[in-house]
Amino acid sequence: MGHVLVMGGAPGFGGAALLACQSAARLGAGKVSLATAPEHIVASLVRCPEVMAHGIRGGAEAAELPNNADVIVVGPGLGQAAWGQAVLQSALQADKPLVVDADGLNLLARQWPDVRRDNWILTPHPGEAARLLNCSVADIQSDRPAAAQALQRARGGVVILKGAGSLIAGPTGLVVCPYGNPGMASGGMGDVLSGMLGALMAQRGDVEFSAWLGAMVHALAADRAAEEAGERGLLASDLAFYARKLINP
Ligand SMILES: NC(=O)C1=CN([C@@H]2O[C@H](COP(=O)(O)OP(=O)(O)OC[C@H]3O[C@@H](n4cnc5c(N)ncnc54)[C@H](OP(=O)(O)O)[C@@H]3O)[C@@H](O)[C@H]2O)[C@@H](O)CC1
Ligand SMILES: Nc1ncnc2c1ncn2[C@@H]1O[C@H](COP(=O)(O)OP(=O)(O)O)[C@@H](O)[C@H]1O
Repeated sequence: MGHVLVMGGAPGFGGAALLACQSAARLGAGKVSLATAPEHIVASLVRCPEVMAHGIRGGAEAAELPNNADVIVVGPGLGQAAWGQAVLQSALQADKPLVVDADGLNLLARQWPDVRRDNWILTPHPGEAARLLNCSVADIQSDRPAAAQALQRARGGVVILKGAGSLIAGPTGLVVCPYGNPGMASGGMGDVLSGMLGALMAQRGDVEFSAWLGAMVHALAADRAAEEAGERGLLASDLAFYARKLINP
């Protein structure tokens, strides 16, 4: 149910956006579209033909796609160059619920310092949170609850401050995710979370509940995967199977 549009995958980072698409599809999004650099289209279709992949050369092409989506996930592999800026601008202009991750957050910090929304989930790791709050990573880590709540107050919506014991800060308060393991420190794990959040928002609508549920399912799926085959060598794409089982009890 629901149509998720993933916007990302600058040259060299195509995998990040595709991981987000696959996890959105596995978490029950009825339709998943991908707006990515044209060079990633063939690989995307081979890997995941269920996803409708659109090659985007620049801002004008990116502007049309958000109209058909229920939720936009922007940031995985976005890069911070002109292409990524134009794509993020299109996502922000559309009046749609958003998940902003990775370079989407870095660009928000750099170029949209005052934008706040109620209908978005921001998913910073400590490095991205430090950029958004204009402080050091040590500052963030020394009081993670305060950092998550400060970011939520400044930017609105819901903030998931990732890491061991991810924190979900929303309008009604702060929740700690008790799941997850060190095997998750591998490339693409955050991209998978952003796709899951997009799918849950497209189905549930409620921003805070989707953030809470997505963070829990993501981390618990990683725990189930690690129980079966160990933490070392855990891949981001391994999570989809376990996450799907968790949401189909
Ligand atoms: N297959 C693909 O296509 C993949 C593509 N990907 C895409 O690549 C893009 C760039 O992502 P990235 O990981 O290269 O840069 P980013 O995370 O901004 O790090 C920059 C600096 O931040 C810091 N930092 C990082 N993590 C931290 C932490 N937990 N806690 C504290 N600090 C932390 C760290 O600083 P350091 O620790 O080195 O001092 C680092 O040097 C992005 O769009 C992403 O989606 C990836 O998802 C992988 C799979
Ligand atoms: N030691 C850990 N315990 C629990 N979760 C972790 C741990 N290390 C990483 N994670 C989780 O893995 C994910 C990593 O995301 P991120 O830092 O954005 O990486 P990437 O950019 O490679 O996708 C986050 O959801 C984070 O909470």
